[in-house]
Amino acid sequence: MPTIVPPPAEAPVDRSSRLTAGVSEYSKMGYWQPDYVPKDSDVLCAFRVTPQDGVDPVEAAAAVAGESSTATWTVVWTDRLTDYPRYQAKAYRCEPIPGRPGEYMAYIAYDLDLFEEGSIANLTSSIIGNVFGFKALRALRLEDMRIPAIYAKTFQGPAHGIVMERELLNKYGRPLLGATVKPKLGLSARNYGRVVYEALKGGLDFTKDDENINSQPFMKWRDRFLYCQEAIEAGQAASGEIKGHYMNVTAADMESMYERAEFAKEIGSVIIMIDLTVGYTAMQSMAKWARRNGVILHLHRAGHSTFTRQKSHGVSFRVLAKWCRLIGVDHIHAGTVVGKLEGDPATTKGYYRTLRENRIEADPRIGLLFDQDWVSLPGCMPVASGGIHAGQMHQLVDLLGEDVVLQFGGGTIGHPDGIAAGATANRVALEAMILARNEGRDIVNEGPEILRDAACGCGPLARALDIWKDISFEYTSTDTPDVVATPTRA
Ligand SMILES: O=C(COP(=O)(O)O)[C@H](O)[C@H](O)COP(=O)(O)O
Ligand SMILES: [Mg+2]
Repeated sequence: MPTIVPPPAEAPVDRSSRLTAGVSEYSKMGYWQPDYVPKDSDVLCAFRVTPQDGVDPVEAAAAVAGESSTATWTVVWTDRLTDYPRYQAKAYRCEPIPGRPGEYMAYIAYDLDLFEEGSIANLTSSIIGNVFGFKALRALRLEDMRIPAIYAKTFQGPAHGIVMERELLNKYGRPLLGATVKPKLGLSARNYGRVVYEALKGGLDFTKDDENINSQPFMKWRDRFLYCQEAIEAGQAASGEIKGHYMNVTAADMESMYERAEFAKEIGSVIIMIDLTVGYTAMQSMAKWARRNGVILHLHRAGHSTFTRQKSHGVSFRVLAKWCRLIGVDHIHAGTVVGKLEGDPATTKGYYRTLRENRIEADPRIGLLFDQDWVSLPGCMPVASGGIHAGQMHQLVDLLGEDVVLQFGGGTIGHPDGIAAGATANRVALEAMILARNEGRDIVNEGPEILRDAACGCGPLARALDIWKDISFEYTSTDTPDVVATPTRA
């Protein structure tokens, strides 16, 4: 094999500047191009960059572009064996973020050829690969991403999507209702099935395994699935409606996940569930399985807050939501605003829009920094879960709309008159609110009155309103949109 040798130097090299270690060289290597006009096919990213003291923000932006594409810390002569001007990511804009001293929004464009078609593992290994550990930065956060239409088309997208899910369930015109079985851990399979039956019979559409229910000594997965399916069938017979339980097939390896999913399908389950902790590739495999097998796929975003929640470092959930829509899950937890978990109203609105709509315009007021065209990839059903109850129904319908699953775990199973009563309270509250909305009433202001009126004919709702009336979670959000200009529209 011939030996590759470096080409002769074309001109005397200023070694003092080219080989100075550290971040100051990336902009000179071509990773800062303020005149660059992004192409329609480019992947675009907006990064919140917090440089270390003394590091120029433009150099920091260029370093992020470099380390997330082709560069290393010094010039390598092998660049000249490649079409590197094309493969280099280009930081094309870098601006201070108002009200956030020391933080800058850096916009970076990546040529599509840097990414393998249809692979979130590959995309993320570039964009968030090693760059988040870069010493010259104090913190780094991926705030938003524009997935070019041509690249989106290389992904399957949601196995069924919102429209098809409603057709499979034959349920229209209102949010779907669910409940996470509680306590999270410790119930035997038969008792677990009893909870599912009560909740479905009482009026919910779905029940759900919690994120950490897999196959523990107190309840093995096969036993749980069988008792849940028995409960589903009894709940369907009692109500005349299609019902489901998200059977969590999360396991240590793909073989076990496929085995559990196949079994769930074989016994008649319409939906299965996975946790984010299984990883992107496993999620994509399960999305393909779900489409092949006609089973709806629910994703619990277990673990996401470890990297999505802090404003200055990590990956925004709006980006994770985009990845998950490409990956192809049908459901994804996306926040409640009013419940027990993080969720600023404006930021959450941006997530919901990202998941449900087909063409989305940039709107920094809700955290969306780029236009996004999903080119008819099916919509992904957002799931609102975490500390919600019937007394908040007007707020939930107003904030989250119709294409959403509202999940009340404690808010069903904690009802003093029992699980079926908890489910009935939620169903009656929802239907009363949808009716009022359809009649043109102002549900935000009249909501409490609408609920009180509905409770006159529904004892379980009256009890729910009474017991949970003072429960709310008023804390400052950690993740709110920034006042930044809309970047060049795609
Ligand atoms: O168990 C619950 C909710 O239980 P409950 O209804 O009893 O509060 C879910 O795991 C979280 O809501 C997930 O959070 P998120 O949806 O934000 O990912
Ligand atoms: Mg949970």
